[in-house]
Amino acid sequence: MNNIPSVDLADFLSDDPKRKEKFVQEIGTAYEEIGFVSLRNHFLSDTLVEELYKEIKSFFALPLETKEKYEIEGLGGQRGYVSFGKEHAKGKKEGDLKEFWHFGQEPDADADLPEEYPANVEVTELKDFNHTGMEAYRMLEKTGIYVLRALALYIGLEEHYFDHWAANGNSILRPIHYPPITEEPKGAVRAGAHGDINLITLLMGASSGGLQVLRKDGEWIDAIPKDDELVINVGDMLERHTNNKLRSTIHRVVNPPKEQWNTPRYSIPFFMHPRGDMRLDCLEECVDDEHPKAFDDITAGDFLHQRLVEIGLIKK
Ligand SMILES: O=C(O)CCC(=O)C(=O)O
Ligand SMILES: [Fe+2]
Repeated sequence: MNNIPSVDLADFLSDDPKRKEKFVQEIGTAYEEIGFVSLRNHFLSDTLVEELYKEIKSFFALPLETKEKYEIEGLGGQRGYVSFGKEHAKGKKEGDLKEFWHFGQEPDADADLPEEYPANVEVTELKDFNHTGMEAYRMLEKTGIYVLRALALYIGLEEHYFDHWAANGNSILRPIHYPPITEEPKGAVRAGAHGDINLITLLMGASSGGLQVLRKDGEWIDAIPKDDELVINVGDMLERHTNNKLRSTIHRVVNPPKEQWNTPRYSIPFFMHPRGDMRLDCLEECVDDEHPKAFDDITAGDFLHQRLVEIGLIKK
């Protein structure tokens, strides 16, 4: 893996406090520097990844009329299908060259959320699609909770600080299909340069290259995980909450060279969101004379709404 630090979740889970601390320091410094790591020994098995890719390839291969049945008005693209070209990076007018699906949280009955989440959409044509998606969702969520525990320790908070906010959080699993490119894209790319909205993003290996990360020195570098690794990056919510200590790094998916335009690309990010009532106000642990408070106070729910408008998924 090129230039992105690699960390081992087994260190954090070990009984040896030195190994645990090593993980905390490695991931924390990586997130201060580049905002991305690749992580091995997570909870997602190879078999589950293979099954999920099989299901999502079958879904995107369905006729457009069938997929459009699952594009439901009024959900701000938060569940079900979002058709080609609809989402654009913040501040960009050309739509990204992608279509995608969203699986969302199925909260506990006693979650006591500020707002009910929309229900997941069932694909009736594919009998294993929904349960395979939700199984992967749970494994990514479990992995993410450990990463957040390590980050809580790194910042100087109690280890379980994020647990309550992440449990029943508004996370989404987003299988993406970037179809073959059939005509000159005229300024459009597979995914325009952006920072993710959420706390952290967990990304399993894509079907081909293209993901690039903007390093502090202004250089774009390739981010290609090994088969057994997840790429995990900081999103804007965590950057804000930590007053810019942990960096939400700009990344993009570039179009392949013309000879490979006929190759589709699939990838499956998991956007880990907290509950909508989590406050993202800058943590006092991250504010001092050298680092004055850089953001206004806001809840995760309001911040998400603002950003969904900015990327074209909610009109208003
Ligand atoms: O397709 C990828 O590899 C990453 C996509 C991405 O960055 C996103 O959807 O936020
Ligand atoms: Fe992203």
